[in-house]
Amino acid sequence: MSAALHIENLFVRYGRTDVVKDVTFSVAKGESFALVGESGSGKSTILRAIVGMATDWRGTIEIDGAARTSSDKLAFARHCQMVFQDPYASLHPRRTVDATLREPLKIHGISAGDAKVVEILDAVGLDRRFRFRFPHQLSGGQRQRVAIARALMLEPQVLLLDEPTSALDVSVQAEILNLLVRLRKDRGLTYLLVTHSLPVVSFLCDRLGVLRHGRMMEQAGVDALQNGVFANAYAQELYASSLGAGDRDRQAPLVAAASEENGV
Ligand SMILES: Nc1ncnc2c1ncn2[C@@H]1O[C@H](COP(=O)(O)OP(=O)(O)OP(=O)(O)O)[C@@H](O)[C@H]1O
Repeated sequence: MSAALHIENLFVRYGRTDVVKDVTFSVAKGESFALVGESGSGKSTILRAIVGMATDWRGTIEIDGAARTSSDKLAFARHCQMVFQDPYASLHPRRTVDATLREPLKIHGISAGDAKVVEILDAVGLDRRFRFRFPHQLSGGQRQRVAIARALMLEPQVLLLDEPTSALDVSVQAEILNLLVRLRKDRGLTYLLVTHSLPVVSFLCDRLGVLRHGRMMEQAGVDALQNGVFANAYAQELYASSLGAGDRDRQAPLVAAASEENGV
């Protein structure tokens, strides 16, 4: 399988400090890969470099074999879109759902037909009556559906998901996880997910990479989470501490609910 996303020897800096150091990994087409690691380890910075929000980077970033340069933000956006943690902050408060969904098309000079907006609303399970509402007239889960819909408008192959469920009420998290599973399957999407929740990784991903202080410590299949066996001592420690913190127990109901709904 060829790589949808290939990152090689990536360094990203803020000011004079490299916060991502020599990171290399690939995500195959249709695969879902998680970046995990303690707070400040550089997970979100990697996503930000990929979409062009962190501009001081060196190394290789390729989508579907095409290398990213600092000047091709627009072309790159057609293939790769990001969904942020907090849909309330990421949606423009004075834009209706309809205007929000049309905006990426407008930016890319694509004439925005009603049919596309309606198709994407249906795809994310958002009733058409919400189309002319503003973000404050939607629930948290509905807002995150809008954010996902916006990311899909340009029909990208790769979605970067930065803690896509952690700002949501627990009861809504399972719904959004189910939606992400379904969209990946229906649209053949590739996911790169940042999360602190190992149960979410188990549910949504095929493989994971463990970051510490900006460096990739280990890459493993999600079976390592089921078996609890990692080659790297830090990865093992992170896994053990997530159990100690009750991560598994706390998240178990949401993942069980999500699993049930998907019949997995
Ligand atoms: N805009 C910025 N300017 C300067 N430093 C930044 C900026 N954004 C992040 N950093 C620093 O870069 C490092 C990596 O941050 P990053 O947000 O990528 O970590 P993370 O692993 O995603 O953390 P978390 O899990 O808490 O979201 C941190 O030390 C952070 O303080």
